[in-house]
Amino acid sequence: MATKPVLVLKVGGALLQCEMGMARLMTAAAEMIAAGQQVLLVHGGGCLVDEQLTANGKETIKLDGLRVTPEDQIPIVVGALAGTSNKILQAAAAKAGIVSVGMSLGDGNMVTAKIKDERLGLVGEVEPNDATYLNFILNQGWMPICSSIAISSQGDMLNVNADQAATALAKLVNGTLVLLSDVSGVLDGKGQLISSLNKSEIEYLVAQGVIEKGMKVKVEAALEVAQWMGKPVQVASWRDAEQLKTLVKGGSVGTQIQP
Ligand SMILES: Nc1ncnc2c1ncn2[C@@H]1O[C@H](COP(=O)(O)OP(=O)(O)O)[C@@H](O)[C@H]1O
Ligand SMILES: CC(=O)N[C@@H](CCC(=O)OP(=O)(O)O)C(=O)O
Repeated sequence: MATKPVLVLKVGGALLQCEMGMARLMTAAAEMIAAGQQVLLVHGGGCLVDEQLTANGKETIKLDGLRVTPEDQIPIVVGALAGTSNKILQAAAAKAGIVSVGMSLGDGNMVTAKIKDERLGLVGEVEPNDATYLNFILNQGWMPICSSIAISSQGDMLNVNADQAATALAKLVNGTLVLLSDVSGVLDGKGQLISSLNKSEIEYLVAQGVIEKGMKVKVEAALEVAQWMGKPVQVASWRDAEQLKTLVKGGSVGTQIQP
């Protein structure tokens, strides 16, 4: 059994369109796994979903950073996230010598899922449930790669925001959560990186409209986990190879969201 907490890395969809970014991330992950660190990768794929919806003549509507997902869009969303995005990452992992297991939130009883808000359609809210399946995979030295498609007990396929998916899985394994995006962290009104944020500072910046859309969802997900675990959660960039190296050494990168 590993003694260090599982590292839960969440990557946003923009990574999937950057070969170099994926290669660097997977190399860093391979180094960590070789050193005995268990790594769980949770991914989004919002931009792939956008592309597939457009190609199929569908409209994209977001409310507060979350995609309104009508029933006729769910097959496309599931295909883009649990299919294409998940397999692109598995292919990149294989190239770096990582043995991965591709999965979705709907697998192995990991989470419970329900519809979040009727106005959003088939958008899910998930809670951690059973870690048996994940721990089995992690204990083999394999890397789970999990998409944010969940399945409710009513049998609905649900689209879950990937930062919220990572929140549930980080809680499930009591892991260290790092949310990697295409920006260096949370930026202030002048575009400068903010190194640390607490709850009241986040509320202020959200009220000012400085933190909005996808970053609002991300920072709120990070705060929830930071408070639940009683330790900071990092919001950083997968673009910066130096940040990944610092991360491998256990250092702090990007913006620290304080409990
Ligand atoms: N204060 C902020 N700092 C950084 N990014 C912000 C901020 N407010 C809004 N954003 C937007 O949030 C995006 C990151 O969220 P999102 O697109 O959901 O990322 P990902 O797909 O990686 O999860 C940034 O690319 C930026 O456009
Ligand atoms: C409900 C909801 O908004 N789901 C997201 C799931 C993918 C995601 O979160 O992707 P990123 O991490 O790339 O943003 C979506 O459909 O875009």
